[in-house]
Amino acid sequence: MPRMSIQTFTCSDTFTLESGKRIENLRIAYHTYGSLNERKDNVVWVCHALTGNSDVFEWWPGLFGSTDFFNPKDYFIICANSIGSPYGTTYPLSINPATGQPYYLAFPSFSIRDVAAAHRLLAAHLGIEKIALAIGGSLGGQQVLEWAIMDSSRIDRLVLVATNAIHSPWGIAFNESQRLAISADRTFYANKPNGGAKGLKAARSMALLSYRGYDTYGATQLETSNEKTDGFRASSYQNYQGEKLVKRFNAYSYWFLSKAMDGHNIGRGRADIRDVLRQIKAKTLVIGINSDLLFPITEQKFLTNHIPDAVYAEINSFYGHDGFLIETERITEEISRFLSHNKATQNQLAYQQVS
Ligand SMILES: CC(=O)SCCNC(=O)CCNC(=O)[C@H](O)C(C)(C)COP(=O)(O)OP(=O)(O)OC[C@H]1O[C@@H](n2cnc3c(N)ncnc32)[C@H](O)[C@@H]1OP(=O)(O)O
Ligand SMILES: N[C@@H](CCO)C(=O)O
Repeated sequence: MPRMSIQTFTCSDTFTLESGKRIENLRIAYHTYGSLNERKDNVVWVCHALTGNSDVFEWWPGLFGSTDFFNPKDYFIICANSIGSPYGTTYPLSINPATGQPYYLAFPSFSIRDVAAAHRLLAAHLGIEKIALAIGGSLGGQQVLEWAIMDSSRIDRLVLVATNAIHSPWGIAFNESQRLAISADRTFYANKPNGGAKGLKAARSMALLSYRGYDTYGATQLETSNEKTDGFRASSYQNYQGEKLVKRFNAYSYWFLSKAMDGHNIGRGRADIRDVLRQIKAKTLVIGINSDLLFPITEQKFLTNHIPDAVYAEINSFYGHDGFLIETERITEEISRFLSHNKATQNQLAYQQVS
């Protein structure tokens, strides 16, 4: 089965953002794995989180892969890179056609709805009418939720992992603190590709604290000697993780993507959030991770209580929010149960109709 390398689609029309600002010739990078079946009912659309990319086989192994639950033999898997992300889609270091220079801080602010609108455009370009299942965790889950509201008849099933209907004051405070670190690095305003690199390193170090927890650090970074007064493993880990992100990301993308996360609110310009959730037609599985500090399970229970056809599953993990990327065995079990339950219900309905 074909595993395609990265592909791009360039939008020939002007892409108008929720804010009214525009992006000319929006380029969307994406990966596909497998192919559309004859019944056209095997599309799985994945949305990535804050620092992810369109190669879902790379960042969600154990759930997506040639021998995993979502594999190219059974499914036509599509994952698109978000607006603003540095993995191939138009982003702050792309050339602004109005100036002939990279945008940097002049990049237009975009929202999660804009990212979902870009997914819709790509789906139209690929001739995808029906999505059998759309899945995302964290910021990816926010996109999937928005898409299911904007386009309620296109998506049959949703899997929302460690995500929410509105970004919380707590989540915004984390993001703002990270942006404070970025903006305290004056090189951020130099408009250079590595501008704000030291700030980004500090931001990732802060973000890690919200992605993991006391127990995760205790299990992986505990000292074995009583003698140390400096040079702790946990310090080295924070530095390493910050530098690791700096090597593959940039401060400008991080700034705009984190702002999009802050603005996530499915009620904006619509109605009460509970009423908006009630509009979702897709059969939905909501997964929460019991140790998630950033997107606590109260947020997933809220989604489940207000999406009409939703079930909730909770994963017991000590990884915190990052558990959505790591606990693939448990997530696979829950998705498998969700899909077989739905199949059983369908068969039951078909039987009732003919009998
Ligand atoms: C699979 C990918 O990462 S694809 C890259 C794109 N990334 C994404 O799409 C984002 C989603 N992925 C992620 O956020 C992360 O990869 C996660 C959450 C899935 C896993 O995080 P990781 O950083 O790989 O795992 P973990 O927190 O256990 O850290 C392990 C790393 O820290 C290093 N490390 C651990 N303890 C220490 C320490 N005390 N001092 C220095 N380094 C340390 C390890 O050597 C290892 O290094 P490596 O990544 O170079 O192999
Ligand atoms: N580790 C994830 C967390 C954000 O949900 C990322 O870097 O994208």
